[in-house]
Amino acid sequence: MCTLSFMFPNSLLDGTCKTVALGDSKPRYNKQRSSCFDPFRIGNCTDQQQLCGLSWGVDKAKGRRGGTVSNLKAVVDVDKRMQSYGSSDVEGNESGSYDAIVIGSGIGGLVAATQLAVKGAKVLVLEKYVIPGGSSGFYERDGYKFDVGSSVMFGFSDKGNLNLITQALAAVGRKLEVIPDPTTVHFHLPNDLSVRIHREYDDFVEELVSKFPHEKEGIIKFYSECWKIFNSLNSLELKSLEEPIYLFGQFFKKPLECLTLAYYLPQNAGSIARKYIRDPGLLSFIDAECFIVSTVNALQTPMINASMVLCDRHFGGINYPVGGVGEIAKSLAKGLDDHGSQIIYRANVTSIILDNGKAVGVKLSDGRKFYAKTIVSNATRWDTFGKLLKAENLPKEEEKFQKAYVKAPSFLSIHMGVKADVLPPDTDCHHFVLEDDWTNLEKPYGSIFLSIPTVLDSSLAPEGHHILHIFTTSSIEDWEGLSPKDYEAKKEVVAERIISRLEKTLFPGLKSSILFKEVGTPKTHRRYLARDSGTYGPMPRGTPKGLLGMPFNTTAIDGLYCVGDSCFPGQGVIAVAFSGVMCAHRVAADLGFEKKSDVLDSALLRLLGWLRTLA
Ligand SMILES: NC(=O)c1ccc[n+]([C@@H]2O[C@H](COP(=O)([O-])OP(=O)(O)OC[C@H]3O[C@@H](n4cnc5c(N)ncnc54)[C@H](O)[C@@H]3O)[C@@H](O)[C@H]2O)c1
Ligand SMILES: CC(C)=CCC/C(C)=C/C=C/C(C)=C/C=C/C(C)=C/C=C/C=C(C)/C=C/C=C(C)/C=C/C=C(\C)CCC=C(C)C
Repeated sequence: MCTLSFMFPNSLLDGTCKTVALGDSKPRYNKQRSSCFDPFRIGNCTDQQQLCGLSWGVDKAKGRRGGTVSNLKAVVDVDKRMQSYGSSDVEGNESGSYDAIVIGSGIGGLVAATQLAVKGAKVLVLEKYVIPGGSSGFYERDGYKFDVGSSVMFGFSDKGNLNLITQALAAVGRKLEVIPDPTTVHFHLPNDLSVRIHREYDDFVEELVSKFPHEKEGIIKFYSECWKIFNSLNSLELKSLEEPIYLFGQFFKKPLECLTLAYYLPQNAGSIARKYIRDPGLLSFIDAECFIVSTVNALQTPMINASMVLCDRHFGGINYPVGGVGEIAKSLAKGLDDHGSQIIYRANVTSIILDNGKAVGVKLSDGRKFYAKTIVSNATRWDTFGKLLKAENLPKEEEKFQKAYVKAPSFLSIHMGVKADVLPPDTDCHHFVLEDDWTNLEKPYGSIFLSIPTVLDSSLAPEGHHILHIFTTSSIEDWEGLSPKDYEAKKEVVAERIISRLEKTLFPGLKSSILFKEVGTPKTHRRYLARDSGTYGPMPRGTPKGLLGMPFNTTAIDGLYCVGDSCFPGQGVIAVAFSGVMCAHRVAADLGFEKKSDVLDSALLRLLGWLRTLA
């Protein structure tokens, strides 16, 4: 019997529709288990029926009454668990009593929703999945608790203005205990270049200079320029750049800082690095620094975004929440509930309802309809304007966005439980591996990301074990058109290659230490995160003008706003948290919860529209 924790069909895996016996709760670690989840094998588990593990149990238990005792127990447990995240079931509301409906409970959606709720708005969040968090969610298996996505948390310190995750939680009266990470990432790069990004800035610079002594001045100048931008950002109160009273107020209070940011808005990190640095190896290192936060090289990474992450890791540091990344979304969801708003899970929005061109409500796959004064979509812009609204009516602004930005590839993810003694003492939590050829940096399966969160929080795995989350870029096209058998076989082959590379570079004996392994592909991301092609987010088609072309939260559709990584400033948990703050501020102003000026609004929106044409 298997020991799956039933209520979390693996967010990154392929539609696990398995009978599980919850009674068999003792994990077994004495033999390697490699589960292959097969989305095709499951007869009644289609893409429409997104939450297959759960809906399968629910159908059986509630509908056909054919469920086993364990199914029934699982359903009860799921419902209890959902209540503890602040969920409740409501019928559709034809009357439109909500101020805002938020489609999706990723960090972007949750921050927008909670910020609105604390301003007094009545918010309804509709989430397709069974728990909150989207790509910042979690799942449990055999005593291991895995983060669905990244475990590197920026913006989670107790100082400054850029600790947006801490602030979002505090806004709803929540605080999480965090564990400081002494090393953001340990890079293992071509030509045996090994660099640790120490928490202390001086230690990092000293290490980098020791590898490139002839570039000491260039290193100091490049990173100092990043600090200039970071300090400007950190001095502002962060709200909607689409709201003129706030924006002009900031220019009045902090003119120098705002002008600094305006100056860097259209610039990219790679061209600034080239002002100071000549060594191609060092420039490639800066490419890798940018790649891990933008999935593109430094020449395509906006300088403001690069500065934000290259400095925050030393200013507030990287901090990991005790109990895993999923705790952030759980706490926000609970906070939302405490403030009189609500989340409905298993609520798959299939369309946005328009009335005379204005967004007024949403329709769910089960036929329910909900109405509100404003609609906020945390689905990607490709999903929002290609699926929730008719693709053939794509507004001009969205056409422009899609011309300038493409969907970044997705990931192949391997979640593993291993024997602890395979890791050398003092192993760092996060690693980035690109063995011997810089030209592979951006290629599919070229670079390997590895997080071992149990290095920081051992409670995430049974004693004597570690969690490894390995991921590498991969495109959906690579996984389509395969028979179920070939799909499974390919997952095993590709995962085997990646694990072998890690065994060779980092951890001899890794393969034989594996006790648990699950592999997710871009199809898994598409299925469970409801992201078109499983995309990680937008990336520029060519060389962007920094952040100038990124759309903000308002859209061409009256009453419809977007939030998340296909909005300014882009990919990343901290970035989508900022997008949530901006979005809530703009929506609150439009709803009358914040000051607004119609005249200034239209002037600013025109100016911003014009600025985007320059991108
Ligand atoms: N993939 C990763 O490895 C990973 C991990 C952690 C964080 N991140 C970061 O998080 C960012 C994304 O955060 P985000 O807040 O923009 O989005 P998200 O993808 O994390 O969350 C979106 C949420 O909306 C829900 N949703 C989408 N369409 C829906 C619909 N039609 N009906 C109901 N619910 C729907 C999804 O189920 C999901 O929970 C990424 O850019 C990335 O930087 C990524
Ligand atoms: C005219 C106008 C409009 C204006 C004027 C001027 C001004 C005032 C301006 C302003 C601006 C601002 C405020 C801005 C802001 C910005 C921000 C905040 C940004 C942020 C960003 C962030 C980011 C990008 C982040 C990202 C991150 C990420 C992605 C991460 C990731 C991670 C991972 C993947 C992990 C790795 C791992 C390993 C290695 C293992």
